[in-house]
Amino acid sequence: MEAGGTVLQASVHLRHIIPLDFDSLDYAPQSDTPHVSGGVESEDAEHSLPTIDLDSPLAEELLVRACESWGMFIVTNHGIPSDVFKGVEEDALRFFSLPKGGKMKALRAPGGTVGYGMAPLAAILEKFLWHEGFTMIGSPVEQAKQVWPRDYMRFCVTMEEYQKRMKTLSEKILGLILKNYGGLPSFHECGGPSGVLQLNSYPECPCPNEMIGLAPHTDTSFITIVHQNNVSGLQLFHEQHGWISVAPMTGSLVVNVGDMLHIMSNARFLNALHRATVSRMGHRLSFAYFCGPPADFEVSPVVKTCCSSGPDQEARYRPVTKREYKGMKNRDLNALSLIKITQRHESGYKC
Ligand SMILES: C=C1C[C@]23C[C@@]1(O)CC[C@H]2[C@@]12CCC[C@@](C)(C(=O)O1)[C@H]2[C@@H]3C(=O)O
Ligand SMILES: O=C(O)CCC(=O)C(=O)O
Ligand SMILES: [Fe+2]
Repeated sequence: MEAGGTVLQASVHLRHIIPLDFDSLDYAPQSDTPHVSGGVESEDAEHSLPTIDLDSPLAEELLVRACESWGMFIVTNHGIPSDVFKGVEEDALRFFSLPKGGKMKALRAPGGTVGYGMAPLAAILEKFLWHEGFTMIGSPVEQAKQVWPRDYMRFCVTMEEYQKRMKTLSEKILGLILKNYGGLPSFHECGGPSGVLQLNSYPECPCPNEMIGLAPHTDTSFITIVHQNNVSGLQLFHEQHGWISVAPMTGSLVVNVGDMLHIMSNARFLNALHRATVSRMGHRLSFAYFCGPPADFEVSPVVKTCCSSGPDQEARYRPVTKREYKGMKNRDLNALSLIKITQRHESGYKC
């Protein structure tokens, strides 16, 4: 009985990990949230998403303002040469173009983080995502060896180099955003910020209006840095503008605020609600680098300690570690509501 239960549980988990068979045209499973619903695209608003030159003396001020009013922005002059992106695109495509059986050799284990599979959020949606991903933390050597037993090093070198670049860039951007909060937290004995790289692939879709690549979500990170190939799909939800498209722009990167920075800023910075739509016009690739706190570092709202009281002097969320928060989010995408402080807390969480 117990063994049967375990088998059943494992197959239920695998259903949410194994991506669709994109080449099979026998079926057109609907996604949970077709992209045509839930808002209109605004051409004007697309141009309003702030573009910030990281070399500008105004960068710090503009970054803070963008975090407050958009939760997402575009950065230029980030210092990463275009051939680095070209290299990752080539190797990502080399992987995603393999027959399904080849990719399955790198399948993410149930409950695991790294490897090939549908985005983890699929586990709490009823229907499928038109998405496949490859997640890595540092070297992907274990998975690459399974996929290319004789030629695994090239993929590893490319991905490790990209993560190094993203780590430096994300810490620079986060350091600027948090300057007013005393800079990047030291994370005590927990080590530095944690980095996760997610390669996203959205193959050409025969029925793009029926499917979604990634359903609306916020990221758990402090910040996420996204590179997109030349196929559009990323959309941001903005209270005033609805869903707006964030088209790829050569030489620029998209950065969004995640839940951890939203909590730490006591809701001053918006955690961007975003999604990825799919297209009939080409195979879309995106690379998302999630920069977050170490799993066991307690993130708490930084609240100003001054005599006057008011909404900004009261913590809006209770302290939480990323590990605990992700556990909650695996069951409920709206995990923020579970740590929200609804009543005035007498002692407050002040720093
Ligand atoms: C570090 C991570 C963040 C992420 C879960 C993951 O372990 C790797 C994939 C990430 C991603 C990408 C798509 C949306 C998202 C909600 C998901 O299901 O997988 C995020 C996760 C997150 O930010 O919590
Ligand atoms: O594909 C994209 O542009 C978005 C990817 C994303 O939101 C994610 O990986 O969390
Ligand atoms: Fe995301």
